[in-house]
Amino acid sequence: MVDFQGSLLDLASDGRDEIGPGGLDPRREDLSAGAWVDLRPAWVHGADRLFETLIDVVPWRAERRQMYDREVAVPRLLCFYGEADPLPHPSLELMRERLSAHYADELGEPFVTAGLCLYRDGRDSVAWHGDRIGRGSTHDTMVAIVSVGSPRALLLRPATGGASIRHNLGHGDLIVMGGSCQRTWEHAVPKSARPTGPRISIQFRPRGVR
Ligand SMILES: O=C(O)CCC(=O)C(=O)O
Ligand SMILES: [Fe+2]
Repeated sequence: MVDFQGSLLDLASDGRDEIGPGGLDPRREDLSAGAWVDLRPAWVHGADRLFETLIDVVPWRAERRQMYDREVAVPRLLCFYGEADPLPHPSLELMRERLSAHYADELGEPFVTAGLCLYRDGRDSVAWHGDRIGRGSTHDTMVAIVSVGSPRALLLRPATGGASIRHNLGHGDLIVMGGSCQRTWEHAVPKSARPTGPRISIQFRPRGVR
């Protein structure tokens, strides 16, 4: 019954033509050491159509990185939109505005950049890291991530070691990593051995955070 209602709601929001974010009333999960995550499942309606559009219109790029003495392919496709760049879909501008408004007092500055990642299948991944370029290494900040397409696990673990926690993200789900999360915790999207469809993650960050 709950599932049936859920799918009716989905149809209702998909019946409206617009793709975009809904109300922002996230549930906060406190982690250790002043880190937290805010969760808002199914924040974006029309997530499947947004996925189809982004797949087509974003100029996805493969990147290579130096690993010791050899160059290896980064296992996902990327596209970064700086603060002056037009975003690839108007709903992303709206998401960024809503996030900036909701977190204005707590963050003290707006979200400005949008980094997009495409995980083509279960072999694509991102290794354990914190977003520590810029002030994320020294100060509290926020990174807001919207996921569309197939769900993938986002894992979080304390930087000093310890058990990881898992959030399965897809279909318009929002997670915001905040407080000290980028320097006291690490996150990763592990490879999956199961048949896994593509996922796009959209990360909104304040100036200088990467
Ligand atoms: O795909 C995600 O949700 C995480 C991506 C990420 O951690 C990053 O690009 O820094
Ligand atoms: Fe990250």
